[in-house]
Amino acid sequence: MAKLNFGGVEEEVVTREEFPLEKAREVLGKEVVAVIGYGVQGPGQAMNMRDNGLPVIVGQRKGKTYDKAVADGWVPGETLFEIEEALEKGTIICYLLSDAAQIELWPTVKKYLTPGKSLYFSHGFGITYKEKTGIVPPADVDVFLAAPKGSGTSLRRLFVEGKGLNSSFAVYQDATGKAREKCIAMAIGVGSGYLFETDFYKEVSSDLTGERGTLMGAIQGIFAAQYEVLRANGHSPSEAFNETVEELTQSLMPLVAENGMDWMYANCSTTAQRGALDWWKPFRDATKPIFEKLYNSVITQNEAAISIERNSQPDYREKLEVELAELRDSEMWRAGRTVRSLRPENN
Ligand SMILES: NC(=O)C1=CN([C@@H]2O[C@H](COP(=O)(O)OP(=O)(O)OC[C@H]3O[C@@H](n4cnc5c(N)ncnc54)[C@H](O)[C@@H]3O)[C@@H](O)[C@H]2O)C=CC1
Ligand SMILES: CC(=O)[C@](C)(O)C(=O)O
Ligand SMILES: [Mg+2]
Ligand SMILES: [Mg+2]
Repeated sequence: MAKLNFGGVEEEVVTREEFPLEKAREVLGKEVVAVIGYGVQGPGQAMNMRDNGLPVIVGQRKGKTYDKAVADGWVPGETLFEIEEALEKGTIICYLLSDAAQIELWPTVKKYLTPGKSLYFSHGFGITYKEKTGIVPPADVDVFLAAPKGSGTSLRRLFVEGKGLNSSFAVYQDATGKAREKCIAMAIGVGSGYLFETDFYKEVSSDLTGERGTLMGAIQGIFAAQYEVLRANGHSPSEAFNETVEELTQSLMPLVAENGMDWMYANCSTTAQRGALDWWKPFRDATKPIFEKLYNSVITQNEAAISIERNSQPDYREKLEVELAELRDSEMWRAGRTVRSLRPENN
């Protein structure tokens, strides 16, 4: 592992130079990697592994998603199977159903976890919350995770562009003595950039916090708050949307991604810099108690309980869709649709 300095803290990470694709192919060459589930992570990981020359098959129940797999080039009876058939053929089982669905299918999966096989996750959820999920793997299988830090959609897109998302990896159970090597090979194989090590508990705790926090929950919350204040004070939807969202995604976030926050600030006016430097701390102080509350809700397993309860209902998809539509149909995001349609590249 390469030792690198992250803001003054030394961490050991795995880079693609150190564990090249060739090595991943060597480690996984005699395995059959079975990707179970073809939702968001499933397609990204399976197609990246296929393009990386790894022996991969897909297991998916019949329906719309199965048809999508066919459209993506998976061949029924050769590389695409019903779930149980894929579970039987697979030696590394990639459990990429939704976290709630993993509970339901677990008794089936368990049957096929014969000694020497591996069970792979992309989240620490099922194992960490085993009292709630019932997911307790047999002692004679390897159990590990590689968790891409981003959407499966981005994992695939970046791979196609020759880039890669970073992933964390963790070994929970090493029955064969080869779990770690297989885990890293899988993490490289799915198209990751660099890899940082974690454990199942830390992965799920940080991930649930991040997606509820700055990555998804908090960002929509502060967008909505600012938009509402601008609108209440007579600004048009165009002005409010551009000043809240469009400028951030189109102009400023790419600069943050490129070279950090001070670089983005430095490329804005001194007027903007003065104000932003004055205001970021009050925003931090106002939101920190909410982040503390959130982290607490994660580690007390309250978030897991809610997620399992809500996403195990037979109509969970329809219910999520109603809530997504509420966002989509809000004035801010309807305004956004018009703004996007006016981007020069969309004309
Ligand atoms: N969505 C993402 O990009 C990310 C997901 N993850 C993790 O990856 C894993 C997979 O997540 P997603 O791809 O979002 O899953 P998903 O919600 O897209 O579902 C995956 C598959 O589960 C199947 N499925 C649902 N219920 C089923 C059932 N009862 N029986 C059989 N199949 C069923 C669906 O047909 C679909 O193919 C999870 O552990 C998630 O936390 C990790 C990083 C990002
Ligand atoms: C995309 C990702 O990494 C998330 C937000 O944690 C998830 O989809 O669960
Ligand atoms: Mg997540
Ligand atoms: Mg995540």
